[in-house]
Amino acid sequence: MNKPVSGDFTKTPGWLDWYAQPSQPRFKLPAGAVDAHCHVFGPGAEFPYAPERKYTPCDASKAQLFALRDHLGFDKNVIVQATCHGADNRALVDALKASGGKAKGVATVRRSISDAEIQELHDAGVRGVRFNFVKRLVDFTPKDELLEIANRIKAWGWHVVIYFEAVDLPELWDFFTALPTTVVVDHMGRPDVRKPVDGSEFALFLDFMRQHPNVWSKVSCPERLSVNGPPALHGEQNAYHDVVPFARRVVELFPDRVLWGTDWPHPNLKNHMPDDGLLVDFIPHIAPTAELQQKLLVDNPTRLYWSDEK
Ligand SMILES: O=C(O)/C=C(\CC(=O)C(=O)O)C(=O)O
Repeated sequence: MNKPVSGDFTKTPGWLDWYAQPSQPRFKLPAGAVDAHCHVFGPGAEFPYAPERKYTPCDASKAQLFALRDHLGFDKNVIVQATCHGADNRALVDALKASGGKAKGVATVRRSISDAEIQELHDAGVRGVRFNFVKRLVDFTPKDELLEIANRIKAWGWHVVIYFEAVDLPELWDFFTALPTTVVVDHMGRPDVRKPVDGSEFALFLDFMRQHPNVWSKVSCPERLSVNGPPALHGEQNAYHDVVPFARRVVELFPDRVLWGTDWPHPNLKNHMPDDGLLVDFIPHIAPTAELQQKLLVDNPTRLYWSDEK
């Protein structure tokens, strides 16, 4: 893979570039495996970062993403619009079109989007919109605007991806449960893994999934959630072990409603950049059987993103 560059933009100070020489995973992904959460950034010279962005990343192009996909042994990608591109989905659409059907997308849209523009995104491979509630990443969008968008995109069979912090779930519960589509939670709602897996905060998240069969979860981003697990570097085969009980609980309770993704190129990490090959080796710790792995990596993402092509 090529080395990361910063393009025409100045990266946020302290920015960590994606890992340029990922190892070959020891875990062999099942045929048809989908990396269901990853991003493309720019390149900024071609697809400028949004003026309202809260961070400026290093470029992470579609070619670099597809090279990583092939290196790790994934078959397909779900590319999620990152906040550094705002609601300008051009880099995402460009990557989807170049993927030859091997990538679907999750876009960010505003209420001003026309039906024709939604149809264009759909034709490119977009199958969802993302609502982000993480305060360091976005300014607040009124809930009535989001609900209006959700009600419109439902007609295309799309779903809503939500990103929030665990402490904010009680306040957001009524809004989330009013959404009329399948709802996919990013990174298990970012649990605080210093708290017990059987504690009240994570119990609320599990109740959210239990009570609402339209809610799915990505069991991704141990590198973001871990507090004292060793990082996925230098051949470490037991990385982020403090996250394992949380992700494994979700996989075992809701095996038909979980997704996994690398989160490449890992925006906003502060203390290390994981080796993506070792991140793949994390998967069997949270989905220990071949049956769970098949659902997590193949059956669930294929059903959610590629069902209209079967
Ligand atoms: O990549 C992720 O899922 C997480 C992000 C970045 C992000 O979501 C975005 O910029 O849209 C984060 O926690 O900083």
